[in-house]
Amino acid sequence: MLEANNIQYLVQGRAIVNKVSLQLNPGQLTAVIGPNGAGKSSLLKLLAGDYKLHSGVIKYNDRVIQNYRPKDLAQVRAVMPQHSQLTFPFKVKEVVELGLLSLGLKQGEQLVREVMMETQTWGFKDRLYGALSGGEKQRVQLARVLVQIWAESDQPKYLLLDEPTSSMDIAHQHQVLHIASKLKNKGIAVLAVLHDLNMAAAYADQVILLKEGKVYQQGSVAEVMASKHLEYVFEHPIMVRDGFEGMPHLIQPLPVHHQTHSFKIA
Ligand SMILES: Nc1ncnc2c1ncn2[C@@H]1O[C@H](COP(=O)(O)OP(=O)(O)OP(=O)(O)O)[C@@H](O)[C@H]1O
Repeated sequence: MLEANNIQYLVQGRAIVNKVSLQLNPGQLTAVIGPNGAGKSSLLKLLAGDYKLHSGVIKYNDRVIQNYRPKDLAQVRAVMPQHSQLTFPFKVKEVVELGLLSLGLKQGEQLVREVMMETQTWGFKDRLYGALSGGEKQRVQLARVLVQIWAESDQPKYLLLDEPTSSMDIAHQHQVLHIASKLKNKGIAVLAVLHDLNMAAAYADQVILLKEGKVYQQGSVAEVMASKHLEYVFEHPIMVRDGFEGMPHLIQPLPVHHQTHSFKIA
């Protein structure tokens, strides 16, 4: 289990992540949602170990994150950041192979091929990464981080994704979240920062709704993605309906002129 207890991250005295506690369980997909600036990416970076905690504790599989060497942490958790810069003219397959380096491996042809097939990137493996579309690049980056945690293991692993589908068409958005769902069967816990509320509703087992660095609501889709919670946090009219045949809710943000009431809780 990944466990965060009362974690805080301060910038110039301001709590960007404010006493957040959460658990990521193997076989679960957790969506982190919330408005711009709510602290979603900062929370993910704290969990990844990229930001230094001001206070609180993060444990991966009962071991405090500071006690992991970088190479050991890389075997337990993989991180796909919002933006990945590459200045060298790498080919697509070479970018995916970078995932092997973080494991200290020099070769892994079969592994690389498997994740590239899964992410539908094998078909353009010899193209230059820099020439790909935004959505194609995201799939390549996903393949790169999947390499890290793809192999079977006796310890739970974690995949942290920061807006992994932001540049993707609808089919590829679903494909990525479908891949993330399949990882659950491998005993991997997935955390994804998502802006698309419908995608979060469709795939998440647990939803964390952030507002101003704090957890406003945390729980199942049905518990968290209620109109009153979403409207309050996003300060925007949002209609929530039951979906088709047991499908999760349909979240319908309404145009601003439909706003009929204030979203501040009295
Ligand atoms: N290193 C930093 N220095 C100063 N301010 C920062 C730093 N990192 C984050 N912030 C601020 O903290 C707040 C939360 O940022 P964060 O990127 O975590 O939000 P977010 O919820 O991921 O937003 P978005 O949806 O726009 O990606 C923002 O107000 C941001 O400007």
